[in-house]
Amino acid sequence: MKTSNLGYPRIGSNREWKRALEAFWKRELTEASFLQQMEQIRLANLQKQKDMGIDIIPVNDFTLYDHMLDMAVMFGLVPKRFEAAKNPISLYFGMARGKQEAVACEMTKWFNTNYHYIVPEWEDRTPRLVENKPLTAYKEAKEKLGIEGKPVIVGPVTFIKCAKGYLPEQEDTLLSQLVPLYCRILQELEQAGAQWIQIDEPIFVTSLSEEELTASKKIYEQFHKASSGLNIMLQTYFESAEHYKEIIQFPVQGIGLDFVHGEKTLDEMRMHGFPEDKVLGAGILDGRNIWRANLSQKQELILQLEELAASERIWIQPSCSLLHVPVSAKHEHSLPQELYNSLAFADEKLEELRLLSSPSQQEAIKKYDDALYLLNSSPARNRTEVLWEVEKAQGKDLKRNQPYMNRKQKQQEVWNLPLLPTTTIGSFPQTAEVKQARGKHKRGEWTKAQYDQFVKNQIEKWIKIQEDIGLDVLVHGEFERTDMVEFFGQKLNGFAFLENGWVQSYGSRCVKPPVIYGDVDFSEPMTVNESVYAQSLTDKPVKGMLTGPVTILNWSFVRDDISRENVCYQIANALQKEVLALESAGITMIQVDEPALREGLPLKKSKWQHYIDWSVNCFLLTTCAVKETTQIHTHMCYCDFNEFLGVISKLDADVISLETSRSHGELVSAFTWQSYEKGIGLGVYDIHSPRIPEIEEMRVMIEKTLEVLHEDQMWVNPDCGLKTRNISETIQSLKNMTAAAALVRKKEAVS
Ligand SMILES: Nc1nc2c(c(=O)[nH]1)N[C@@H](CNc1ccc(C(=O)N[C@@H](CCC(=O)N[C@@H](CCC(=O)N[C@@H](CCC(=O)O)C(=O)O)C(=O)O)C(=O)O)cc1)CN2
Ligand code: MET
Ligand SMILES: [Zn+2]
Repeated sequence: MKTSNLGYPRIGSNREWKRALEAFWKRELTEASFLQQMEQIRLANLQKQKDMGIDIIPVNDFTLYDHMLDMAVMFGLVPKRFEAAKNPISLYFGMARGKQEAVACEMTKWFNTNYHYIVPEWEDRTPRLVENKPLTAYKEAKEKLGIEGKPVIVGPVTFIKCAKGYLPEQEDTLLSQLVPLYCRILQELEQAGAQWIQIDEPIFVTSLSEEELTASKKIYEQFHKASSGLNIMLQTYFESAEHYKEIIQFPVQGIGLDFVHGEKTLDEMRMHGFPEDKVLGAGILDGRNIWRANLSQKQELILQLEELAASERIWIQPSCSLLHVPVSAKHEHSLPQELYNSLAFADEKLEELRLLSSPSQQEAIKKYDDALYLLNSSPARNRTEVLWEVEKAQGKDLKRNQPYMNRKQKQQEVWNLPLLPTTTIGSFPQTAEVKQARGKHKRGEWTKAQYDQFVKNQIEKWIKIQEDIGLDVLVHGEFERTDMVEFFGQKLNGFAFLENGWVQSYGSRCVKPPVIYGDVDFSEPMTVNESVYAQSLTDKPVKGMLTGPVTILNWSFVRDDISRENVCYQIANALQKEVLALESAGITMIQVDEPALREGLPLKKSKWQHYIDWSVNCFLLTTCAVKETTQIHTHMCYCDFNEFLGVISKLDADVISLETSRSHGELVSAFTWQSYEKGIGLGVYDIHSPRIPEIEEMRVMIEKTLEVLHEDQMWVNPDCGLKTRNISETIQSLKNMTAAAALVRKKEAVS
């Protein structure tokens, strides 16, 4: 048996990667020293895996921003609007982050994760091989560290399915253009002496048509013909392979399967066998979560696998790239006692692989199994009063006391909003000053009172700014929050938080997902003070602002001893108390964000309905107990909503804001074939880019939307929160946005 890894976190154990990138963008680092720092991080990551004794080490999993963007650039798929870029680096980051003269490429969720990739755009061009990046990475590891690496690339079927800018009927042509380029990559690797390549095809865990499957097999036959000396590990993850029987017959030398998130994987293998001549990449450790595995159970699993495949042809590995977990648990020093020996981040998972693959490790294995036993018997996990309360709450009729149309009228009487009301999504710039203030409070240099006063000053400043800009519905700005999920985790019971548990979310941006380890319940109001304070400063409505239950669930590391559905109901039950606390404090416009609701949708269609049922119910449990005059808002971003409007409607929120600007036309066209009656704001500008949108382009966007939506259901807002932008970008962009709304309003009033 061998140990293998599918990908290692890029960010470095102290987020060195993030810091280097951001310093470079701010021109505090020259290109040469930036690239040198990146090389150092890349090599250190590889050396670490070598030192940990991993047999098969991935290379080319590292990137300067995103691995899908790397693939697009490698194939010369550069949208025309970026062609003027002066050098390859500014072209690359231009595509990722946008330029004043060109909007950034779209960014979207990588399957069902909180990682976002840059969507390749085809634009009628013929791909070409600009640089064999896997080869460069292979040679670097070999020459500099003596590592015989396994280059990783995204496979052609997944790459095309995750790209845009072509018609469905063009897919075959595009594939036939791409395949020869992949073949060249493989041949050059073979010539350089590479033994293995890992070709990631997570798309194979979703349903493909029979034709697509046949076409996929043909592609792999061509790969085999082109480079018969290079071994291909065809890697699937995040679920069981949908077409197991067919895929194991592909002419490749190894098949990588997910035994953690693919509940059916082992059964499929038992039923259909596993080819004797292939290597089994057995993904047995959870690459998406941070709990130590029950190693004796994993030993049993390995024994079962050895009955189905020869031991020397098994690689044990994480279920997916370790990109989705933090680097190392050894930096955590303030956890509840029962968590200390039960956490496994990337490094600990590699250590688990070593324990499982070497003989006579029973003592260490017992130590960790005992820790898991201790965790499961912790009082925090066994709070019967929480279980009873949640059961009771779930049993109630989860719906608003009046239908939408009645609410709408009554709410308009209360708020008297103008046509096309303008608002923002919640957060304002988390400037260095804001982060430093939190740092001072955390280190004890500032008292709580000093910090609270700082937050109040920020709120006051931004209420004034919003009034000056002329926005109709204001927000307090979320200055008290590190992150929209971490913040609630810190205030609810049942959560633990990490000091250094950073995971990349997109580009240089990282999150520190809280850890849900116990039963969740409400302890005290979490957002009331700030909202009430903000409302006291203005006559305009200020929206209360909280994160919804499904998003808290999906962006946390969740205990795996009870179902996610159960945990979500616990969170929803706790959040309902917050909503009611806001309402009784006089905050009667309340936004409950659910940006991760769509991302949590299972990859397999057969599981959708169940997920939709409970996630919608959890949102309703959180929001439905308010009066008819209380206006519930929600917000979603980073995904394709075209097929999701039915679900969105079931949430029964009075107003929803959706991110759309990077793919505006596509969403707008979705409203031509399905109807949506409630309040809705389609984001009119991209907030991920430092670029300031022009009045005119937003005016056009609003008018386009008016072709498919009714003027008195429409709101005007940016795509998402503004925490990643700086102050002047934010003010200038919002001024332009309100000016654009005013122009359209004027025109509507005349017509
Ligand atoms: N959980 C989550 N997922 C999400 C989103 C989200 O908002 N949250 N949004 C979408 C996009 N993803 C995003 C993810 C992260 C960020 C983001 O801005 N992250 C920040 C970190 C936010 C944070 O927790 N900040 C802390 C820590 C800040 C920090 O780095 N402090 C300084 C120290 C400052 C000092 O003490 O002087 C340091 O460590 O260097 C704080 O504000 O307190 C970043 O990477 O920069 C934005 C969007 C989808 N998924
Ligand atoms: N209210 C949140 C914000 O503005 C919503 C963000 S969704 C990722 O930051
Ligand atoms: Zn958002």
